[in-house]
Amino acid sequence: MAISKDEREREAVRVSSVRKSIKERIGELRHIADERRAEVTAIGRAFWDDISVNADNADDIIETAASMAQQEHVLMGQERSLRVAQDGLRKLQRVVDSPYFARIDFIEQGQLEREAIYIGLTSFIDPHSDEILIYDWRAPIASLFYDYPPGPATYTTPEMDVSGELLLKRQYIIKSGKLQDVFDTGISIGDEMLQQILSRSADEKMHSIVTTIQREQNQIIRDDRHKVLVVQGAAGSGKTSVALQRIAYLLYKYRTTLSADNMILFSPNSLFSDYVSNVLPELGEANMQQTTFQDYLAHKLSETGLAIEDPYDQLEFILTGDEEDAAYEARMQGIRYKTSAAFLQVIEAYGEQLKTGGIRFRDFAVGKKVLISAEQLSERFYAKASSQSIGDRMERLTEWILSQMDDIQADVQKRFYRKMVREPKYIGTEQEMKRMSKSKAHKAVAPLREQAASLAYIDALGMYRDLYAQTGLHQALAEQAGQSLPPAWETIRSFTIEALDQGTMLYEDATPLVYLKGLVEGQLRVGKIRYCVVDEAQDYSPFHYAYLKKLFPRARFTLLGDWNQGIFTHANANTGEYASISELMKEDETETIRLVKSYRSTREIMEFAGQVLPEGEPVEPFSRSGEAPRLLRAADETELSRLVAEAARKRRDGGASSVAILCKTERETERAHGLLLPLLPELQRIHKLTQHYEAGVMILPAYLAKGLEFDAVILYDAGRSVYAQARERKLFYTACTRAQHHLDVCYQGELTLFLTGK
Ligand SMILES: Nc1ncnc2c1ncn2[C@@H]1O[C@H](COP(=O)(O)OP(=O)(O)OP(=O)(O)O)[C@@H](O)[C@H]1O
Repeated sequence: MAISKDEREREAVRVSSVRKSIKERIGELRHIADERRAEVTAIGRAFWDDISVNADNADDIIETAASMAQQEHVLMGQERSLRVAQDGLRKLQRVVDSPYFARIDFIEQGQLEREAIYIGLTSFIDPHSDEILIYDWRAPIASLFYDYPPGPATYTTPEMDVSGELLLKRQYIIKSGKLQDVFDTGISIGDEMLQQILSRSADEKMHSIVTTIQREQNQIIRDDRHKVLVVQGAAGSGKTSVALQRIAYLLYKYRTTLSADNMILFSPNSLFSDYVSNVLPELGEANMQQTTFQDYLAHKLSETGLAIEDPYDQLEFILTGDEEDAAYEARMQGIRYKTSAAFLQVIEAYGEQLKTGGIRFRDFAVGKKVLISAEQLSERFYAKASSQSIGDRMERLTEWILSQMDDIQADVQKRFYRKMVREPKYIGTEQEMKRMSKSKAHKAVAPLREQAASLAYIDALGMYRDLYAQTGLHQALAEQAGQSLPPAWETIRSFTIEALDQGTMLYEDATPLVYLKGLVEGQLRVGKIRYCVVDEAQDYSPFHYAYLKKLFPRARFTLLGDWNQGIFTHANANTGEYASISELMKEDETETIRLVKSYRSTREIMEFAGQVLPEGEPVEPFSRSGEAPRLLRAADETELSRLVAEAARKRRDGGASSVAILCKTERETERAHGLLLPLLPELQRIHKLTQHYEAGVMILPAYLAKGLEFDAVILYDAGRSVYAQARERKLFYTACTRAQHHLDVCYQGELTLFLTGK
């Protein structure tokens, strides 16, 4: 809705005046920061001068200590105030050219005056008048902007609900300190603004969406009632965006008690981590810890020395295998079983059984010399009442081993001392030789202490192997847990043992092993994490969730995923498992929210992709129109490369800044890259270890493009023989939905049945 010329003029004047106040404040803060910095440097320099160090007399020592403590106190105070000034400065510098993006006029029930609330990235109070010139988008009252059209409205503060009437909703585009556009919005937040933002070119980094957060997204961002929040959101519905704005919101709301260190985000790969790395800094917050589940497992299993299979290698196996092959079928059964809740129950039963026997210990040894044998450790461990938890008993055992190390150290020290006395090269007083032999003995025994403290004497890997190698053990545990084993169990058993004996670990074995390790070591928890956010949640198995819950027992979880994009086997096998997530998490306070509106792709692309999954989760495209996806047929491979290269050039020359050629597998990517490179010399190849990509034309397997988006997507070969199995539908769907503006589907021979429907 356009606004009058006078009103626009008034708004432009306000922009200038707020900007002027911010600039003044920046000047003041700069001055304060300079002063504080000078004081900190001066105090630091004078620190030692002002302190009289006299260590001869007890009174002097006390006085010196007191004077040091006082100086330190002053220094810390000045440093704190320097930090506050610098923080304030940074925040204002970031917003000075675009101080706010919205305004709402609200009249509270029972009040006579309407209040104009201006909303921006950070709040700003005029220090002279104390007037709030800008509210932070995360302030309670700002939620009115995202949640309501003009009319009756309510917002929630920590103390109460405040009701009233929303009289106006206005949006601004302010650039370089000048008001460029202003318009009033009605029902939802600026379709107009959203259209503008979404029609922009996708660059290689994701951006914040604060100016156009939609109501249903805001509900997720601000939810802090539920311990587990599950979001099923269509492709491009803003799950990742919402996850990041939510983190910023929580950091603001709980700013005195919560920091970025208390949060962890699990992302699908490092490329994705890089892709989203700008959003929180754009919002003025520090990035939280980001990791991939694979990295987490590798870190936990580092001391086993095993080479853990990469999840993408597992996927490559799944996608390139032959369904008729019995070995392939057995591995698939194995993957499904080992990622299931059934196997989790078996491991839990195993944990119970280990309370009374079966824990494998390793000899505690230096080289070949056994200091404490595995039998001794086992005897000591099981001598304690089985009512005590395994963790508690392990702790006692570690303490005992450490006390044995004290005895060993005393012995080693004596031997060092005797050697020194005997050997003429050591000259010194008796006291000096004692001190030296003590320090040498301490150093010699330190690695042993470390071994004990890191519980290296427990053989978790051996116990995991027992689950497959010990006749009847697995069957008995499964029976006890009321679970049945997969039909190809014998084959699964033998290839699992074979892999372990070769020093490798299949990806599906890694989480169960880490879980078992945690059960016997009693050290599963990572205490400081209070919020755990999992993106692409559909690719995690029930086993993964049980593990995360054990790992972060006190954390609140936000799980965001799309069952339509489940590309790993366990997800394919168990579509729609949200109900079981809450069961696994053992939390009553679980809320599931669905996001059906999709913002990334044009209506034409979403409708095209929708044919691939006729029975999938519902998706409603945001009304943005574009060119219909093109189907480009080639008779053979040479023609296919030519078509793909032509399409890439067309998109690039047409202004697309990111163009992705998506293949099905790494194997296909490698071949296609070789064929395309002479035709497209600028082509970037992206593989699983790539950490960062530049805008331009790139080629990668579709599964690595998860979570990312590109201006234009070209499917390398959507031929009938390439995308043929039912399990590949979701991958194909994921590939199509990476496109923002253009989708070209190239294929050789006949088109995949996913699109022809026959
Ligand atoms: N409220 C919004 N305002 C502006 N842009 C939005 C909004 N919501 C989502 N978008 C944009 O839509 C695109 C898709 O968002 P995002 O990647 O967060 O979706 P997703 O649900 O995680 O997608 P997928 O599951 O397909 O990876 C991004 O470009 C994002 O900036």
